[in-house]
Amino acid sequence: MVHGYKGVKFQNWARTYGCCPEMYFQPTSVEEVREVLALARQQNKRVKVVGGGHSPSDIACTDGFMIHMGKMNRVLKVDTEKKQVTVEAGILLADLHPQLDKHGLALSNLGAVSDVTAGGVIGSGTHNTGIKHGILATQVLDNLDSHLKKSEYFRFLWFPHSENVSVIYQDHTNKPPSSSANWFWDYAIGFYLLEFLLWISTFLPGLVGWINRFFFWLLFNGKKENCNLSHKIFTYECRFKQHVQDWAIPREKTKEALLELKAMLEANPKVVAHYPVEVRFTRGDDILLSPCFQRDSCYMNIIMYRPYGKDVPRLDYWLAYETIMKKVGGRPHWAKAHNCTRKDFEKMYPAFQRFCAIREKLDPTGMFLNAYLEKVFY
Ligand SMILES: Cc1cc2nc3c(=O)[nH]c(=O)nc-3n(C[C@H](O)[C@H](O)[C@H](O)COP(=O)(O)OP(=O)(O)OC[C@H]3O[C@@H](n4cnc5c(N)ncnc54)[C@H](O)[C@@H]3O)c2cc1C
Ligand SMILES: O=C1O[C@H]([C@@H](O)CO)C(O)=C1O
Repeated sequence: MVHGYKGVKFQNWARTYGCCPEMYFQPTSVEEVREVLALARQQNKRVKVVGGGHSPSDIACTDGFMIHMGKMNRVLKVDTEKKQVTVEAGILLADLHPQLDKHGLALSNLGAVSDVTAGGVIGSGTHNTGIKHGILATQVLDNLDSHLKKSEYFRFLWFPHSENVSVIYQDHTNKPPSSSANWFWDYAIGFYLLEFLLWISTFLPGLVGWINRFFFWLLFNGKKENCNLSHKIFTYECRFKQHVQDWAIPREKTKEALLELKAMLEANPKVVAHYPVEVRFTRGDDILLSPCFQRDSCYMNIIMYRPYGKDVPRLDYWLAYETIMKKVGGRPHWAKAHNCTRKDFEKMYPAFQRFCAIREKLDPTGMFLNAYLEKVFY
């Protein structure tokens, strides 16, 4: 019988959400997962799986049984002909990349970090950018269309409280690896000085606009080129602990939404917003609860850092952003904190009722629910 632990305290990566599961299990096989589920049924306990614990919300939290998939992380099969691999759901993408490299394979798209698991990125609809690419579960502005045509993995960063935008094109290349990485600029300035100045700004919020403009000028105002293996290009330094929201809106609403967010900040000078607003694009899909269900989408990711773990006021920004996102028909990222309830999701997802029927058939007693999912489904 797989061993269960009491007294484990779970915290997500950003240390913004946590829980104390009644029992914590680390199964090493499907058989052991079955044993945990049988025990949960017998004791009428709820079960929640956790992968890399990176979700910036309480989606992986539970007071019932927590199953951590870290020990089910093997590559089971590699088919180089079909360019397909079979892995256990608990494998970290960071561990998968080198195993794919060995076979000349790579994931066709990737979120910003790889310390996430295969099960986790599929479980929350993780995405990156590339209008021809779907969310990982499927594999602005003026001239937006020309940018989207010009680069397979186009995204841009808007610096709130400014007119500044940093444009990023990522495409296949045969050029040899090269890098513009520089510890001084990327870390001393782009991480440590930024964290210190953002901490100062928690006492002087008016500084945030200046910080955004100063760091754009210092770090984002010139052309940089990096060539490397895809997983080293897709992922990037996400710096220190943070709150994020990331809604998918119809692609054609990108300009309208961004200009409304900008106008809201200009009309409310007391509302400060850390940089960047990260704008990415994904192909529509047919996955019933994918935020990109049946429409090419734009993900607009807003962030508020927690310098030295200090929470900064973000409610006004968060609520104004959600109002704009709902107005343009947006759908929140499942992994990230939002205030939506079943009523909202029934409007957002044409197939929501259909999904609920399937979920209720597969989990009639609600064993796989938690506080987060109760808000979604009840
Ligand atoms: C620094 C940082 C950068 C990020 N960058 C991006 C990005 O660029 N794009 C993006 O879309 N998201 C991004 N995210 C969000 C992240 O991709 C998602 O939160 C993803 O779900 C994290 O995977 P995980 O393995 O940590 O999952 P967890 O947070 O552990 O779990 C997420 C959900 O998946 C379920 N789950 C996990 N494993 C399994 C399994 N084996 N079987 C069934 N269900 C499972 C959990 O129950 C939970 O509901 C980022 C997060 C952080 C902290
Ligand atoms: O959750 C996320 O974090 C990063 C970025 O916000 C910087 O951390 C990203 O691209 C996400 O989707």
